[in-house]
Amino acid sequence: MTKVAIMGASGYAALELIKILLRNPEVEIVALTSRQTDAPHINEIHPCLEGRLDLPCEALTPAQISERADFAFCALPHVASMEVIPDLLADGCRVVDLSADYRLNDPAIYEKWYHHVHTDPTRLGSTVYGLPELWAEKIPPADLIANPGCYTSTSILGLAPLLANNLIEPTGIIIDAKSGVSGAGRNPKLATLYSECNESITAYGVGTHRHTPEIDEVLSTVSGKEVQVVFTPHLTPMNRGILATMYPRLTSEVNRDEILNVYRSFYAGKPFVRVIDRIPVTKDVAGTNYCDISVQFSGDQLIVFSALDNLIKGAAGVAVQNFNLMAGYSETTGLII
Ligand SMILES: NC(=O)C1=CN([C@@H]2O[C@H](COP(=O)(O)OP(=O)(O)OC[C@H]3O[C@@H](n4cnc5c(N)ncnc54)[C@H](OP(=O)(O)O)[C@@H]3O)[C@@H](O)[C@H]2O)C=CC1
Ligand SMILES: CC(=O)N[C@@H](CCC(=O)OP(=O)(O)O)C(=O)O
Repeated sequence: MTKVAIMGASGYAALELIKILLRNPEVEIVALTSRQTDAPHINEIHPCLEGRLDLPCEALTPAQISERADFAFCALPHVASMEVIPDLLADGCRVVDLSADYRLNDPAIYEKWYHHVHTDPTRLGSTVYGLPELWAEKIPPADLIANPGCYTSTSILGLAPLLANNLIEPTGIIIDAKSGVSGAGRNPKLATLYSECNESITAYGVGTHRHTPEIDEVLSTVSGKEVQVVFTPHLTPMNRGILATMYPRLTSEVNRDEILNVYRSFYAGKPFVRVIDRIPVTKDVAGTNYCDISVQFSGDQLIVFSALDNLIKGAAGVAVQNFNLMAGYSETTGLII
């Protein structure tokens, strides 16, 4: 049995983690954390878990977590994650961090985009970025995995095959991305009140969204050249799902079938990326760990479409993909949903 703990158990990503991990008979969830001091039962917080998991959500210290668990999923907001992860690792607990705290390479870039000094800077640059479609071989031996952001996974999976094959210019790539409201988490905020976001759509974080440097850094590694994207996220009135519509400039003349073949060969043997002929639809990936990708032309302009479920392939699903690789399970365990 592999014993796992989930931190931030009252959140949306944690609920998806629990549901997926309950599908693996070799995993035992041994600890759930919350800052709530009255240790509510997980069924009180997530009633859909009634009869499926019998655990309280406790305000546990990292030492208490690592006494019980071999692995911890850290489903906390950024900054809160880096406050506990060094202690978990020091106590021998392996960690998948769903927050952004260990994704970037440079503490100065973190500080610029997150407006917070990084308190564990020596781990930046050496922490494995957990996108198994790109770096599966680095994941099994890692003690800490930085799980990617939801918009970033959508965008990176859509653009990586083109950059790896030098088919597009590395700068000026326009990413127009739309997310469901669960992307903002379960903590109440004005912008995500029903009466604010229902029947309405708006861009936000224009030029300032913190996923921009993450997309640039990862795609620069893939490309070997400095990649710069123009990334604009939108909040859309749906519960879950992300669609990224992307406009790169081709470096040479190439037709749609040739491009789709590049994608098929890049993602051959990758169980959770589906290169499809039709335009991706968020409903087709909602509740699954799939990322659907396709391309179209409008005149000479190539347009790439990528869709996934922000809570699954964009968060909990890829986190379990990473955990499966770290713990020696098949990559797809619990994830064919
Ligand atoms: N939602 C999404 O689509 C995605 C989320 N992520 C990332 O995953 C992580 C979890 O996201 P999500 O589940 O949506 O977030 P939620 O806000 O739904 O849940 C996070 C939980 O963490 C706990 N928490 C909040 N603040 C603190 C704090 N300062 N210290 C300790 N615990 C805290 C809260 O539980 P309590 O109040 O009970 O302590 C809260 O329920 C975040 O880092 C997020 O950025 C990544 C990709 C996609
Ligand atoms: C709709 C919405 O608000 N989405 C979130 C992205 C969620 C995510 O992936 O955040 P991390 O990178 O912090 O893990 C946002 O734009 O901030």
